[in-house]
Amino acid sequence: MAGKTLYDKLWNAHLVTEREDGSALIYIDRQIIHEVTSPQAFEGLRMAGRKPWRINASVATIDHNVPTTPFKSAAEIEDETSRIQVQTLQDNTKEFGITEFGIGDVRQGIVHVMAPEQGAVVPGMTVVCGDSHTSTNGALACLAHGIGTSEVEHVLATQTLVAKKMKNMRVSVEGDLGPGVTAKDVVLHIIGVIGTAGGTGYALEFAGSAIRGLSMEGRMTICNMSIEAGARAGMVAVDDVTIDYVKGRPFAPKEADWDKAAAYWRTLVSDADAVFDEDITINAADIRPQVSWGTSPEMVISVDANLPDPATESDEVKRSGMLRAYEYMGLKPGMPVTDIKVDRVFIGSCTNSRIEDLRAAAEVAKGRHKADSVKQVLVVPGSGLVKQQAEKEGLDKIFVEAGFEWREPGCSMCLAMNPDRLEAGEHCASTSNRNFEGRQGNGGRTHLVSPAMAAAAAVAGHFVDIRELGQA
Ligand SMILES: CC(C)[C@H](C(=O)O)[C@@H](O)C(=O)O
Ligand code: SF4
Repeated sequence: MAGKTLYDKLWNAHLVTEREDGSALIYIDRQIIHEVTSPQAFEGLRMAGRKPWRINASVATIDHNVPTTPFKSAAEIEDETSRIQVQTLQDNTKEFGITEFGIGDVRQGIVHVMAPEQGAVVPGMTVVCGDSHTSTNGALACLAHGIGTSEVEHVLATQTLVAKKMKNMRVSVEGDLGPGVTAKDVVLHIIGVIGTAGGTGYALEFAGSAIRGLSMEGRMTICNMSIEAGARAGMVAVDDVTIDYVKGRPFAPKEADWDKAAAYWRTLVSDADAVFDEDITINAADIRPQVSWGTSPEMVISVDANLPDPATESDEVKRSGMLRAYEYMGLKPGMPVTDIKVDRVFIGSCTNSRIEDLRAAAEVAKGRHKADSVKQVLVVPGSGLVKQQAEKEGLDKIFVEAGFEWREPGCSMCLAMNPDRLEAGEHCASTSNRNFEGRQGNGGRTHLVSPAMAAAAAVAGHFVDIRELGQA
């Protein structure tokens, strides 16, 4: 019998029952909750007179709707829907006894930053959240994916989920990453190669020496964008980096439990003879710093290239998509990426708001200043703890001296659900994960990049090849 993939192992360890039609019930170890996709789930529980089946399995925080300027209570949030959602989560978690890192709590932050940071997610878990970027947690060798609001209610009530086994796909990135090439560039490059539907129906495992060479933060950036590659879940096998990251975190196992857990976690790797339904290898040396130019994450290109010509695209659907993207983005085929001017810069989101991301941006910002033509540069830490750490290292001062704004944690300008938005027609160098029309505000034009590339664009006023940036 062929060996098992990491995904097979995680699936088998949580399978409660499976029917002949392939539908199955799996046990869920951890549910993470935010204010946008949980109100109806709690309401459903209330209407049915149910209680959460295992209260300690859930942990909640607020992120999408929160302003990134200081505030002390939900009542201060101007937008009505946002205010109600933040208040409702507070009321629901109180009523049902669920832990929430709420307003003023240093642990509050973007769900996918907060959970690993707290050790609320550890290897081997099944993890769900009413949010598509739950895949981020797969970096810890978890089966982690987004679910819908009715499923949030189902998990609260039963701690199980109706699921169907996905196929296995491995993406190996082999070799050394070049200078200036980060995890974000790796994942954008992968999406450029396999497309936004490339991973549809698969659980992705990211493997290879370049992935093993990444920190946990970098692995999270990669798994975060699995969903942009079409896959609901992405994961990385356990190694020393994983175990070292988890050790000592508040929710992580302690003492004798730790030893037992760590020994089990070490088995969470794909067997050498495991067979993947799809297995692709990417040469790390081929990856250059990336910039998305269009309205889909697969419309991405190296910073030193010129924008692609739709006339050379043989697929008609793709060609018309490109033409529409050019029109929306106000760009012309053939122009150098470095000629694209930016109006605003956003450094944050669950893709790139961890400490390492902020360090990378600060390294570029240090001793430099944003270009006058750039209206705003937002730096938004992923959690209160990331913010605290960054301030301890003096990164906030570097940003402020560079004319960047240092904000409070939240999803911020990743999506237009809070006061941080683009205005129509503005180009934004953004470290987030989605660039569809209107994502960052009506008519806004998003370019997905790494934190260092975003900071460099802020300084120059247009995209620049980070590899060519001299000393400040
Ligand atoms: C609001 C939420 C449901 C949504 C998601 O699921 O991804 C959001 O986080 C996003 O990034 O678009
Ligand atoms: S930071 Fe962006 S992608 Fe991540 S959860 Fe928030 S809105 Fe979604």
